[in-house]
Amino acid sequence: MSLDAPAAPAEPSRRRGPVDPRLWHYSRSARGYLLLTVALSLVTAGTVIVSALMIGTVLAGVITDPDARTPAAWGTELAVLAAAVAVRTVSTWAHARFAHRSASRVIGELRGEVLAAAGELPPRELDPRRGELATVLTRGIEGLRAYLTGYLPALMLAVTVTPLTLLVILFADRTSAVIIALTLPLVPVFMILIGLLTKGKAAASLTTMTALSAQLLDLLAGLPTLRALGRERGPAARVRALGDAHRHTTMSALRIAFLSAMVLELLATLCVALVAVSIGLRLVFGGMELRGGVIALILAAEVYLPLRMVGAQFHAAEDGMAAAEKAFGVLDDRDPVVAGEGDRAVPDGPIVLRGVGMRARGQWAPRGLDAVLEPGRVTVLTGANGSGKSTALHLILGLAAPDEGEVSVGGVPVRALDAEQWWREVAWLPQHPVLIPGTLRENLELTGPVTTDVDAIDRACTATGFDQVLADLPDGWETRVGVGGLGLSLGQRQRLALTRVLLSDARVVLLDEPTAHLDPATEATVLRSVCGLAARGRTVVMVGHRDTVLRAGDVVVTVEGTDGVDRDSEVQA
Ligand SMILES: Nc1ncnc2c1ncn2[C@@H]1O[C@H](COP(=O)(O)OP(=O)(O)OP(=O)(O)O)[C@@H](O)[C@H]1O
Repeated sequence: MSLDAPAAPAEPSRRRGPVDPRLWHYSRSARGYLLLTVALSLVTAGTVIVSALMIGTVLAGVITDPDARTPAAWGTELAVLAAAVAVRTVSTWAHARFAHRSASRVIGELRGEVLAAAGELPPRELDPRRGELATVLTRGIEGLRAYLTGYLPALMLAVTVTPLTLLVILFADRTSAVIIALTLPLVPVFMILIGLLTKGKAAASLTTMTALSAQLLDLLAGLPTLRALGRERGPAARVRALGDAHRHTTMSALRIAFLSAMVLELLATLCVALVAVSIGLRLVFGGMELRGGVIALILAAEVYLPLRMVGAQFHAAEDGMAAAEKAFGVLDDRDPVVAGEGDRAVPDGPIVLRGVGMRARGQWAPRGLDAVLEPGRVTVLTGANGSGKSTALHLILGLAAPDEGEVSVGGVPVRALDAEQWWREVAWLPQHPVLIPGTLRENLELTGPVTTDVDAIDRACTATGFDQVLADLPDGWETRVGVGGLGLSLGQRQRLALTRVLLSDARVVLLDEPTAHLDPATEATVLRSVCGLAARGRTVVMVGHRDTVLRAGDVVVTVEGTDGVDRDSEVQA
């Protein structure tokens, strides 16, 4: 990612109603949690109604009947009230407990699904989405916690407690029911207005956060170079501007959140007050029975409560759903890589590339590539920068599909192979080997268990020259490195990654410029080892430019691209 990459524009969010069905579709725990929330909301609705009925009965009885002013006279009602309060307390506690656990589970499940789906994206599609995915999978998706623990329960209470309590009010006091029925729609109408006002703000906030993280990482990584060039001020100003933009979006969303929560509170309070005044007046002028009035008054507050809660949780939930939308986007677009669609066993035999071509930004790289990669031989792919050598390796691996031609193994197209089996049979050294923060041993074992045979490990280290690196490190294999192998020189990183590949017993070995950062002596040792692999029957494919590498090859294939995509192929595509 370049240092001055512009922030991606905020995508317009597609609204799918208050509950996005994809959440239940992609997360099993979310389905269970939804059912539990509905059940507990019904329990809450039941206890709210029972409590109101009991309080209304006891209160009206105590006030109107002087003979019934002893606890003994209301034993049953008080016991039922105590039971209802106890059940409500337990269900609220259980819900809070399950909510947090389920939220962690749902977030974990989604994270795993999205990571798996991202792993299936072809390298060229994954590259531009890397930054966004990192933000979505870390900070972004955590926002779903507020959605699951606050917004969703409030929503379920709104669709259970609100209509059920309104129904009971209708039987207790019809006038109050009419007042509530007339004022209640004001709350959702008001919420829709707030939704329109804040539309796209959560998505915009996520976009600025993604851009900010990416630029900060770039700036930190490139700081020494920028400082040496006297250019550190430019990117720093850009990061500051992005930070300001993020603060601005967050603050404006928060302002609306606080304002809307306050107005919703006010609205609900006024509506309850309206019901209370009407009941009071009718009680004073003898137009109604006390029991019905008390029940309606108690339940009136409960009718509005879930809607007020929905309003209060709305904004926190929006942030989580904006991140979830991005995550669902990756899952919706899930399209298995080329290898992975089939289930055929990997046969023996050469890897054959027939007229293979791949489009790249209006050009072909490679184009019309023909090659037969035989076991027991080192095939060197060479060619100009950008001609498609690394792409050819991706096509052999089945990480991308060729736009023309076909790659096959022993006569079976890569597309038809069982991907897991194919990848077990291939060892790949990419141009930028993957090294993770941790010890050198953890990095050695990153791509799979390594032999316990110490002599074999020593031999591989000698073959790549990594033994000299280890000899200079007091902690040996337990030496810790940072992100991407930070703490080792480029050549040392390459030697470690090469050692990893040499220890693999895969029958196909793909090496992308394995000696690019090595000194001549180490290069010679590495090339000898590579030829040794072929001598033992492995299929070795090596990308390289230098004469030393070309001389190590039994076959040299020149990879060529073309400037411009011809019209015919555009039309066919
Ligand atoms: N993510 C991407 N999206 C679109 N095009 C890409 C992407 N990555 C690479 N390309 C293009 O694909 C073409 C082939 O790239 P590739 O890395 O295979 O070339 P190469 O021959 O290995 O180059 P080099 O010798 O510099 O390593 C190049 O023209 C490059 O611009």
